[in-house]
Amino acid sequence: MLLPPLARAVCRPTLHHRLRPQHAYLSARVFTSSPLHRKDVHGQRPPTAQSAPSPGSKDAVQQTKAAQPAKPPTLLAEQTVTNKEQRKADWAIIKEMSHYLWPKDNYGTRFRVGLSVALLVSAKVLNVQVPFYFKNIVDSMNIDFAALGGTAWTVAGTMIVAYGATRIGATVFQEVRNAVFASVAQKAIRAVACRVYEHLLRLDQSFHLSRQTGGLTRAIDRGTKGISFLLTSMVFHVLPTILEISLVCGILTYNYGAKFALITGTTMLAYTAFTISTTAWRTKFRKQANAADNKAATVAVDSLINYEAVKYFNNEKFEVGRYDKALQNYEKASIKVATSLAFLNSGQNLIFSSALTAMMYLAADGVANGNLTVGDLVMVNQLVFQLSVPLNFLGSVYRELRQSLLDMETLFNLQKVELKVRDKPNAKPLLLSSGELKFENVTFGYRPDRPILKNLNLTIPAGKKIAIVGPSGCGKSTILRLLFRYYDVQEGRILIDGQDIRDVSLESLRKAIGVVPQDTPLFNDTIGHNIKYGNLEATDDQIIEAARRAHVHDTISSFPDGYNTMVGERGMMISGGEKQRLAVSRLILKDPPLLFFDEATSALDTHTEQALLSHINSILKEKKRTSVFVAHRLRTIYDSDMIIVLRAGSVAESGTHQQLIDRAGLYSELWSAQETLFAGADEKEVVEDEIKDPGQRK
Ligand SMILES: Nc1ncnc2c1ncn2[C@@H]1O[C@H](COP(=O)(O)OP(=O)(O)OP(=O)(O)O)[C@@H](O)[C@H]1O
Repeated sequence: MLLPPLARAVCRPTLHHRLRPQHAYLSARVFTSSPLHRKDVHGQRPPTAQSAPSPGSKDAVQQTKAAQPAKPPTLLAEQTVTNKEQRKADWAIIKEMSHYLWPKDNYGTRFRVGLSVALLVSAKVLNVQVPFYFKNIVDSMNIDFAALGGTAWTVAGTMIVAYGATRIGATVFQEVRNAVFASVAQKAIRAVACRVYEHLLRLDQSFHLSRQTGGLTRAIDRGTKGISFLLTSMVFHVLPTILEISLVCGILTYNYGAKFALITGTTMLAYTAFTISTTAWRTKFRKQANAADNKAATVAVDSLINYEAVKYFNNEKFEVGRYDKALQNYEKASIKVATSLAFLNSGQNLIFSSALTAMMYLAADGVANGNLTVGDLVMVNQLVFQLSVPLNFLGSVYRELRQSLLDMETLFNLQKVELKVRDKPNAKPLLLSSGELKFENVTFGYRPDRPILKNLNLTIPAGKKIAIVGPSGCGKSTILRLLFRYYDVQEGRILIDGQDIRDVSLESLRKAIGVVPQDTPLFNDTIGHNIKYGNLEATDDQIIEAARRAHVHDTISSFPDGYNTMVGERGMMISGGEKQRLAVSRLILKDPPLLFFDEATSALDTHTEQALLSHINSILKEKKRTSVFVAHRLRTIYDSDMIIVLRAGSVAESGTHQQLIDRAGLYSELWSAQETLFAGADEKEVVEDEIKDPGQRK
């Protein structure tokens, strides 16, 4: 079942689920949420700031590190280290998050946290009064009403009012506390989500190419939700729960003696030990369920993004099969989560109910002996039940806390992914003078075992139009990627106006380079927005002017919504040629000194292509820009000042069109082959005339 994030949010009744992170991007592509997962994690009521769980309720989230099955001694030693590391990682997260609770220089947040704690203590103190009032009411009712002519009101009126007022007061304090604290958690979620998002955007192309969008966004989604829970539980659960248990134990012991104290203490110990050990054992099932859930999300997102391919090949059944397989794994893991939860719940209930029965017996015995009143029996019952609430909190908070830490660890690990391409310390901005580009002995491969560029030497003179041609896969686009520093060279260096691009700041380098890539990346927004992306400061008039220069204004104007036309996901709602011209418009708006056109006009008809290229040529000439055209169709670049022919990662030949034709090498072969295929005799003559007399060039 596919649910959008909002719908999923609605399915989650607890505070930490209500506190949705403000990260539309992060959630935007999260499509899957299997019903099993939602039910398991959210169908229950884990104790949160807003919802105290009923004694029997349990969330189904597993937190602790997976308990390992019996292992040989060597592996056990390894496991100890891993657990230690895990604890260290957990503490690091808790420490980091505590800064959000008590931030320096943010007195507003500190005030809110302080007020929340004050409200919490008040609510707890009021809560503990309730059983006392109850006892007094019961004891004062133990009279002969008819003989005394009393009514319930005259006998226990004040107590009843106090009982009601205390209950109402405790609830009001609790709800106000939640409202006051909400913005603390939300602010932390926003800050962390933005930091992760910023880091993701800065990560190298290699990370983005290998990422699995569905799984990634799922992990981020879960991690940011964990933040809210962690913060809430740090303030409202862990310490206050210990406080409440101590209070109730103290009252029982003080009022009713050592036997009650012994039962209470033993119950605490047994309950805690059982919960922690069982939770540790269950964690591996939760981890398996998470992994399967990520996988299902990845599969679904991948096939939904590529739905065209699915349709072209009628592979809907195959995709559903893949999705179902991922869900099957999720189902298996979730069943284990559910059954182990049933075991945990039963064990906890057994321990608790045994204690309750023993205490009730002792209290009843006390009443029979005349040592205790009926009110005392009621009070013991109430107090023990009251104890069940924090006890239950302790178990489920522990479980959910472990889960939150697990999810947040994944999130924080994303932030730790190293940037392979980064600024050197104190990198200076690129100083452009003329715009000469130089590749000196450059060797590069995406993988070490497959070099793409081999000892490449080439110089692109300033202010000239250069073309790079060569067989498919020979490394033409790779040259551009290296220049843009998507990757760093393995050997040699790349210079712009004599400066090694690794020594200058990435921002200044990328600002100086404009690219029209092979596939135009468009946002699912309007045409106007997509053009404006080249220069976010551009006015509407500048956008229209750029579109005019890219020969796309008339086309856009003919659309019913004009510049407000939505382009659809990845620009699927406009044609390939329109997309390419939008990319050129963007570049015109950016107006960088170095320009790259990677098959920038391949989707255009010959007529539009020629018109656009002549316009680009005039801009290049007028502004004396250095430009590089990567092209397969040689007729689009024959007029370049220099043509570089690449073969197997090295320069095979270079020169002007005429020089290369005269040389009768690879270029000449390619030219002849293409001209025979594509150009009519007349057109060929025109082209050759133009080459002989470049003055004719528009
Ligand atoms: N991210 C990557 N990881 C691994 N290999 C890659 C990656 N990108 C490209 N390659 C490989 O590097 C080689 C050169 O790719 P490149 O895109 O530079 O070729 P090209 O000459 O521009 O090809 P075309 O003319 O078909 O666009 C190709 O064999 C390609 O498969």
